[in-house]
Amino acid sequence: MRKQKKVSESYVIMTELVLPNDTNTLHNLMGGKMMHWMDIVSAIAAQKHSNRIVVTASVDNVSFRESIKLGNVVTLEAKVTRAFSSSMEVHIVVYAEDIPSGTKVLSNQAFFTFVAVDQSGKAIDVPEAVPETEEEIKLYDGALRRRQLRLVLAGRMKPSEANELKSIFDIKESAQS
Ligand SMILES: CCCCCCCCCCCCCCCC(=O)SCCNC(=O)CCNC(=O)[C@H](O)C(C)(C)COP(=O)(O)OP(=O)(O)OC[C@H]1O[C@@H](n2cnc3c(N)ncnc32)[C@H](O)[C@@H]1OP(=O)(O)O
Repeated sequence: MRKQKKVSESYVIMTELVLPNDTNTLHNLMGGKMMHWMDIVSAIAAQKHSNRIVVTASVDNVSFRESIKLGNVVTLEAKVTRAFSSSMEVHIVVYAEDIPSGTKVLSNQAFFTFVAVDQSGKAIDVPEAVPETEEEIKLYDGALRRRQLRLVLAGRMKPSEANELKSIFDIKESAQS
């Protein structure tokens, strides 16, 4: 039987301080720097789940809701939502905190996909991820739909094979023809 691990075992929290070198000319955190931190924190979560070397396979939509200022403390939380064969979807939540004013806001959320590989870079199976909390179960349930969407967009799955997506839009086979 395939090994199982709890989703919570992959949980990682990373804290960064926005320094002058991380900012643009408006003294706001640069998007690329944020994506770098997101890549690192989510790769560590995927590694904790798989105990393997992992590579970033894809990054879903990342939107920047509010700018993050110089001097803010940025907290990134990541955990695996679901594991497939060799790939793992990781959910990342980013908070920006202004310590002097005592404000903390949710800044970004994203899903990254990692693939566990062996020393030669070949994809290798990972344990199943077992969700426990209500939130973990919700993320787990949505993961198949998000996987199909990203595989269709990457040209790795035919839209006609994406059954979970079809069920959302309630596309009937007869209506397609
Ligand atoms: C132990 C604890 C220690 C912790 C402490 C260490 C901390 C240390 C931190 C290090 C933090 C740095 C980590 C940075 C990580 C990089 O930034 S890595 C650099 C950027 N990424 C790359 O270079 C990856 C390049 N791509 C590849 O190598 C190959 O395309 C891949 C991703 C391995 C897939 O290979 P392939 O031959 O196409 O394999 P294939 O069997 O067809 O597919 C394998 C899986 O990939 C999935 N896949 C392929 N393409 C996609 C896609 N576009 N979207 C989604 N899934 C895809 C497939 O669906 C399949 O999933 P499963 O069905 O098996 O679940």
